[in-house]
Amino acid sequence: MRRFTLSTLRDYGMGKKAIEDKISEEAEYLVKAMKSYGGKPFDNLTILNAAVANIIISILLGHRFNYDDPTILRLMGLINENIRLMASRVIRLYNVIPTLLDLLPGPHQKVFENMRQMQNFIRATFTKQKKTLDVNDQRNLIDVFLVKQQEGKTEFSQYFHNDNLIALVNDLFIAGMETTTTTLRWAVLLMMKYPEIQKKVQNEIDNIIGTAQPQAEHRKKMPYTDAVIHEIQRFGDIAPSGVPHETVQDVTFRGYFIPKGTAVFPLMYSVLNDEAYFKKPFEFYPEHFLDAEGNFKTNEAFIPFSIGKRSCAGETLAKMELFLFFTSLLQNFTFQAPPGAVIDLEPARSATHAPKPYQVCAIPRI
Ligand code: HEM
Repeated sequence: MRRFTLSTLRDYGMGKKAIEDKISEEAEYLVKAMKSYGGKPFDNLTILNAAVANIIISILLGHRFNYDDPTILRLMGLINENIRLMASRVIRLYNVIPTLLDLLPGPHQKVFENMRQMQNFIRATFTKQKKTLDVNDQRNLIDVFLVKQQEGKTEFSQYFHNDNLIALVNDLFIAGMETTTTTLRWAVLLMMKYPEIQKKVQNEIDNIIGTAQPQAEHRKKMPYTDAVIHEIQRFGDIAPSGVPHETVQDVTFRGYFIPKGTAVFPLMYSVLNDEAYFKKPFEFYPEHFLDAEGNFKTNEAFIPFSIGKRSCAGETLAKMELFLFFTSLLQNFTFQAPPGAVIDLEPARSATHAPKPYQVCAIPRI
């Protein structure tokens, strides 16, 4: 499934001009939506969420939704509620002893109910798509999967069945939406908190991009902006305990014996805040990624997408989204806290390391 996912994401534009154009077009919708607030305070969660969701939706379903479309609002609502509920004590307990809580009411039942609704939406979508499926005109990832399924090769039947299609679309939807949205929410909050850093990014945008549409190729001429985006990801640390894995055989690692079947949590938090690699790990300090001459400097401890064979499948897409959305936003707006508001960098209680809900004023620049 991972190989299929990576190659289909690439076929539908990941890392290429096709998806770059999609993101640029979406950034224009996002800027327009932010302008509609006329500099007044608003919570950016829904529109950032919808803009980011539309990119993965374009690959999965082949279209976009308006930000007030009831379908996208419902799907985002289901996912966001689950991400919030997953951090609750009852769910943590459920993960340890599911049989005890299986029959009892509680937030875990709501999580399952939300998942069922998401799955029903995906099932209804591909059932409808099947009716107009054309092998010679595969419109999106679901079509590619359905074509493989209909080829009926024995080696495919083990993987290309409906349950896997539902799981794959569901996972890509969640992984493709929540992570990038949360990073962009940190980005806006951190720019509000550090106006002098925001100004430096805007100066670089003005010098290199001007009023043109930001493009991926601008990034290599923009070391400061690149460093700020890296630092947002490092400081934001949106998946501090990574994604759980399981050992498929007995392993001895640095003298520790880990038996087959053990759940392993790769603590990204410890790497992204390692003092041996980052001079001021608990501060927002873009210089972590700049050398003395102001050139962009990589850092091997920068691993927000994790590493290894199961590292993030959407890394290239996410990096392009972060650069194009971030530069489009700072090209068009200066972000400020509403008068009298305190900017709180303490995270919310959530399954990802996300900011608490906040209000922002997007003051138009051009
Ligand atoms: C800022 C944005 C993102 C961050 C920080 C991020 C981070 C991660 C992390 C830490 C993992 C776990 C890797 C591991 O277990 O070793 C992961 C897995 C994954 N991500 Fe992302 N991700 C981002 C965006 C995306 C996007 C846009 C997509 C959509 C295509 C995506 C798709 C996936 C998938 C499919 C996996 C599972 C890979 C596997 O198990 O083989 N991610 N991501």
